[in-house]
Amino acid sequence: MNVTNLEPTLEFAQKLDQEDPLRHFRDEFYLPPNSIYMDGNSLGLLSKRAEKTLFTVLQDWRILGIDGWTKGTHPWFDLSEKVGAMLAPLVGASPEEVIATGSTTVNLHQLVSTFYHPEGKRTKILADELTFPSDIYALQSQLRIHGYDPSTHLIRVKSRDGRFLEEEDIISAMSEDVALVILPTVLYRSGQILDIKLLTHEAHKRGILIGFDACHSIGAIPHSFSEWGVDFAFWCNYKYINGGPGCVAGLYVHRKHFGSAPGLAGWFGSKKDKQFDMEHTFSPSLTAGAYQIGTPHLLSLAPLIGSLEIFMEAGIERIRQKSLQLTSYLMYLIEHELSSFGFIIGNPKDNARRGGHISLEHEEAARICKSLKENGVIPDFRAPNIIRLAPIALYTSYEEVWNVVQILKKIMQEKQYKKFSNEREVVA
Ligand SMILES: Cc1ncc(COP(=O)(O)O)c(C=O)c1O
Ligand SMILES: Nc1c(O)cccc1C(=O)C[C@H](N)C(=O)O
Repeated sequence: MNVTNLEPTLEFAQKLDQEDPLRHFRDEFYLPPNSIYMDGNSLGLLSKRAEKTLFTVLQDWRILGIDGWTKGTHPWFDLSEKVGAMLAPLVGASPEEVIATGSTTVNLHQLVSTFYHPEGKRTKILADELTFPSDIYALQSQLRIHGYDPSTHLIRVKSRDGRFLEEEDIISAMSEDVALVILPTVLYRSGQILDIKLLTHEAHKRGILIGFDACHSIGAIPHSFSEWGVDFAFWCNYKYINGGPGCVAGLYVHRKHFGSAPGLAGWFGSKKDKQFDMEHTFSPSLTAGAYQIGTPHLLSLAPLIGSLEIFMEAGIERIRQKSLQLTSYLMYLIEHELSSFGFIIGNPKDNARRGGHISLEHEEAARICKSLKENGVIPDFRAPNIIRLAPIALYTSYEEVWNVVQILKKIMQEKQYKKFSNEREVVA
């Protein structure tokens, strides 16, 4: 798709769909009826393959009982490692550097417990003021466990405009009293991609470890964590990876850190051949598997097998290319059709800096979202004034993108949103 010669017509959108090499993947998913689903950056859709692998684990439980651990269709005992190996190409790491385990926030606690070692002057943690609140809560609690006051020991780099972060401001804050840096790969409101390679290089130049929250980049953009030297990363698998609500998360640790004692130890972090010796001496795995804690949540892990098969077939490069085409097309239609209604596009326009969603700002955003839902479009709202719209490469069509903008235009022309209060819903 050449973004310089787009057209605002339905026929053009349908032509883009006919030419889309990924269009057949849409049939792999259960699409909510009578809806245009634009919230895959919060919760991805169920695929038929994810459903199948979930049923397979259930069936093995029904038929095999305890033998499912070793004789199942996907033997449960090393399934976390096997799914980790399927995730590895999506983060640019070797299989041993990735494990499917925990949840995003639990994995952050594990990684900070393992890699935050305050010593001498170097006692602070550097984050940013736009990061996801759960990360801040985790970092505050970790500092308290070490006896530090988060108000003095958690540094949050400020944004200049409330949307984006500047790498130079983050680097300037990497002072000699910083022990650890935790940043998003992609900002959850604006969808800005940070320069992971540069920030990692600059942190290491200053003797600082750096980890990334990849919730909004995994499955949406390619990564090269191992090549870039990123120390660790953590992410959820229920967004672009379509692993399902509460799906088991992911964790990456660079091989240079293999052997670092896990801060939160549990028996599933053992070497596989030692775990059932039942010794009180812990023998942690020499791979990322060491950072598992307890028995894997197998029924929340199972859908990932099917989901990740789709990613292996589609390829993250083709997914990224279509995602950029979808968001470029959406921005073009917004600018062409909605320019008189007071919207601001709050995400990066530069392809290299834009993740997988569009961040559309409006003072009536909360109730415009309610009106969109009433018209069958599923966005999400993020305070204070953001409508997030995520066209997903694997299952969103260009015609759907065209229809979303037409629906939004009608909502604004008829002021349909005025029937709602401009407050967010419980789960926005
Ligand atoms: C960027 C980011 N970090 C952390 C979280 C929290 O993840 P979880 O609830 O899976 O721990 C989320 C989503 O909820 C998120 O979007
Ligand atoms: N994790 C979520 C949840 O458990 C319930 C509802 C929404 C979510 C989300 O993922 C929100 C998402 N992290 C966001 O970027 O806003």
